[in-house]
Amino acid sequence: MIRLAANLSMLFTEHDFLERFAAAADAGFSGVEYLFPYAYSPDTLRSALEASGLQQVLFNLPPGDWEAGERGVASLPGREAEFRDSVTEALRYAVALDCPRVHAMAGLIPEGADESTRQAHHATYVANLRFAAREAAKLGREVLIEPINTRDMPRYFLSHQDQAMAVLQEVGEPNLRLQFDLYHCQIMEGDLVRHLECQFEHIGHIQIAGVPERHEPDVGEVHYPAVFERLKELGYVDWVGCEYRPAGNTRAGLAWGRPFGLRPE
Ligand SMILES: O=C(O)[C@@H](O)C(=O)CO
Ligand SMILES: [Mg+2]
Repeated sequence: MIRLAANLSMLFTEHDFLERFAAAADAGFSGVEYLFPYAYSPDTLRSALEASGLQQVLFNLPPGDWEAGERGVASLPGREAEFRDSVTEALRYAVALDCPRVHAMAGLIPEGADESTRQAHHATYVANLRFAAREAAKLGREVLIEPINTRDMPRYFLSHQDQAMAVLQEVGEPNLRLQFDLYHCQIMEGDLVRHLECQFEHIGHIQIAGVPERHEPDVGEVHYPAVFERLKELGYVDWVGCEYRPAGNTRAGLAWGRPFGLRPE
């Protein structure tokens, strides 16, 4: 049986951030993920997890200057020292929050990047990810990479599943795994079930949302019951992150999750 994690960067935004933990637990979630923990101390977040009985299942490395539009630094030539510091900081939180995996965002390529610029990003990405995976392995953690659609995030360096598979293979560290976000894959490539099958052994985390509006998974063009059925047949028993923007009230929109124990009311 899959386990559902509430993405607290998107769900329960009716509440202040620290109150979202209790709201998620009350609605039947057993885990949480969110973009970044760094605005709070590990102690504060650990208290919120303990009080609500939730597991922390994922968060991202520091992404560079998010407010200025940066979306990770893992593939950015010249930012290697910052990347290494971000690995150290993320792993400090991962240990404190007992979180088994962290996501390293790739970053953006320059407008009109030519082939040699792309190759420089690729080489930096591979070297940085190898470093991150080896550091994470010392602490028993995984590092994830996630192809993101270039409509929502133009110029994001990692946008296709094949590209992610090639990077995983080249880095060659067993704890570097795929964050398979079905929303992004549907927008860029479709063919969700075949992608899941082909990449199954490399998947470290799954995220879902309706397409194209990124609302609840029962709104839009993806028939998630079929996807969940195939995941069950494949033997997926790990976390699925609910990373969508509720069309209305978060709790009222949870009817799709009743088979997994979510409580809309
Ligand atoms: O899909 C997403 O947007 C997230 O999983 C993420 O980490 C980057 O925004
Ligand atoms: Mg995602």
